[in-house]
Amino acid sequence: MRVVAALGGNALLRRGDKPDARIQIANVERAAGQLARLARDHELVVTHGNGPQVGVLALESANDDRLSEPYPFDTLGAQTQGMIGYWLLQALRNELGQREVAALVNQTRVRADDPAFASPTKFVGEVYDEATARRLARERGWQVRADGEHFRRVVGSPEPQEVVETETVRALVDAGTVVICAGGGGVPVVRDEAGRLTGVEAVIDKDLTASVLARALGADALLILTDVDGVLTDFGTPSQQRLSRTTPDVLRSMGLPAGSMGPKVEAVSRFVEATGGMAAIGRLEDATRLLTGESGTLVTQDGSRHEPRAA
Ligand SMILES: Nc1ncnc2c1ncn2[C@@H]1O[C@H](COP(=O)(O)OP(=O)(O)O)[C@@H](O)[C@H]1O
Ligand SMILES: NC(=O)OP(=O)(O)O
Repeated sequence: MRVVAALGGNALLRRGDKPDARIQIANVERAAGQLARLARDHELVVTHGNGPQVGVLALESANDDRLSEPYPFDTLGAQTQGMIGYWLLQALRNELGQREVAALVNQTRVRADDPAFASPTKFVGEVYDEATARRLARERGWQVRADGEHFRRVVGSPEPQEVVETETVRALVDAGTVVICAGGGGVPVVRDEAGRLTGVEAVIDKDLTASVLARALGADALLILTDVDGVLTDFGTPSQQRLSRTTPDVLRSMGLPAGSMGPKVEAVSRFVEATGGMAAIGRLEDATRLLTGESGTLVTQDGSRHEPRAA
């Protein structure tokens, strides 16, 4: 099978952890162990989040007195692709031995008139208490929003239209290479009438980009690997329960939050509707079991178990 797996930013840097490289590398090594199990049996493309990491780099850049202005978010996004891509590349090579692995810096085209630029929803960086978040917003011109019981900075997150380097990714996967790409949803760019690309200030949702890429590559399965068991009904209450098998319609009717589970549900729904393939949301630790429906939330057109096409 051809599998596109999206690795959550929180799997690399857990809420409340210090963003030290050492801590993130240990998390990446754990993730690579699970991803390698997928790669041994399947063609694999890995995308990864960058919300916590791009926020750290943005803060560092804003605090650097030598700069006349902070680095823009497209440049910061490319930095996170290099950093996280390098960690994953090394960890996956260490797991997989002779198998070729590549990490790409890549661009994702968005629309310049996307309304998301005016209404930021994408959480970046660390969590703050409300008073600190509001002070930072005043001092630095940030927008902040509640993220569970904490507050975090938010930036615009336009819809991914296409991964600019899709054909490069396809050539590598066709050749048997494990490809790490579309990190942080891809570096956001717009294309002008002459066809030239320019970066824009945004952070794209990596789950939505993974869905766009999975469709373009003709993937059989899209896996969203995160820190919860799957999509939970009555989330956050004592009666919460995992949906084990479901459909795009049921997921969409749940009205899940824009900054977390909402884009995951939209990403899997679009993939399943467009391809008739299967998608799943669940824990990174359960990556291989998500494909068989033994763990997580399996999403198919009719909510039944999906028999993948033979390779
Ligand atoms: N109905 C729900 N079921 C499961 N998780 C939910 C639900 N609603 C919100 N969430 C939140 O979504 C989070 C996963 O989204 P996110 O933090 O963006 O993950 P990642 O960084 O792994 O991509 C969970 O940790 C959980 O707090
Ligand atoms: N860019 C992105 O979607 O990052 P997270 O997964 O960390 O939110």
